[in-house]
Amino acid sequence: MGPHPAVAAIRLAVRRVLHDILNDHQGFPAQPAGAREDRTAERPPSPLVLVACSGGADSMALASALAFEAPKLGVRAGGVTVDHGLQPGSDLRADEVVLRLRGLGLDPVESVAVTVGRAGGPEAAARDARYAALDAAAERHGAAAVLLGHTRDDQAETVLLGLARGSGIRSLSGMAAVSGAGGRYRRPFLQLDRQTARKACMVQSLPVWDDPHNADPAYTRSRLRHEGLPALEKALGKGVVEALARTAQLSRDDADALDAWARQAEASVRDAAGLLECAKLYALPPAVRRRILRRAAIEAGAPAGALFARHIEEVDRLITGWRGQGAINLPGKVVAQRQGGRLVIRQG
Ligand SMILES: Nc1ncnc2c1ncn2[C@@H]1O[C@H](COP(=O)(O)OP(=O)(O)OP(=O)(O)O)[C@@H](O)[C@H]1O
Repeated sequence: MGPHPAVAAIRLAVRRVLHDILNDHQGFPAQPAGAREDRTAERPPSPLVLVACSGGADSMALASALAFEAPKLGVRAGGVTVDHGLQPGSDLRADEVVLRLRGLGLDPVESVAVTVGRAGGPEAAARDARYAALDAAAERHGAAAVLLGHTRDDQAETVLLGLARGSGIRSLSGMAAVSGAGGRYRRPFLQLDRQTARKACMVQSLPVWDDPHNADPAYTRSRLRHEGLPALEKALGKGVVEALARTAQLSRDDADALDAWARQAEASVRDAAGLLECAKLYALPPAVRRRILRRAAIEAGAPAGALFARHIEEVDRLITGWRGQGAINLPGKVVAQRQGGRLVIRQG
């Protein structure tokens, strides 16, 4: 008898990603089980893949699937859990997660304690600290990839958060299946629903830890998870999560295409001195033009995170609604002004 369908689903998702990782790292050809003994000294060492595990159902399911699939492909599998130090006893919980990961056969496994700052709010600060710790762990161990347990439900939440921000299709495109330095982060469960991950843990008798933050209404994502999405499903039907996740993929493809178009168009709208020519910018589709303006503002020193759609709209009006208006102040002390048919964006 084969494994439970939920277990088969999580294993398949991880197997596909391991194949991608092996393909991307040409020096690491897939090796069938048993072939490792024949390895000669010149052969590259088998790659290490780490799972980032909170001890929650999604990442425990991920860890179990990695532990099962990795040896079959000649991949070493390890794990990292990050102790954010935000609740009393979080260090003990992290130790517990380490034991559970070792129990699955992962090696190396470590717990990393971080100090969470305040920048950008509690969720963003915890995320920044976590990714910094995961990056450092990946470097330290020379890992080929780090797996994250984000599911289709997480993706749907991310799309809704982007929609509420209202800053274009890039923010609707959610999380990428591959991201980070050199494509380090992989999200094998982006097409899988949270219920499947939870079920897979249950049928494998894997204990899971439910992060109290996930149910804390003080957090935007938690409100969305427990109130927003259920209300949407009630009003619009069960397919909402799947549709939002599909929207993310389609938006990502569109945003990538427009970014590429803007990069190509940029050269053609600059004069010999490298200044942006207003008439040529005017002729471009707004989506392409605004991307060029945004890139120019960032190049001049405006911090990307502080540059909002309304800033770019104002700069755009120097092109499309020109009536002799003065210079526009942007974040990072960057100033945009129109001079003799040219758009000058510089710090000063
Ligand atoms: N403390 C942590 N240590 C290591 N990795 C983490 C930690 N917290 C989150 N992650 C990674 O980020 C992913 C997304 O975490 P997040 O808390 O946003 O979602 P989640 O749905 O609660 O996931 P999980 O059920 O695995 O906790 C996790 O699946 C895991 O891979």
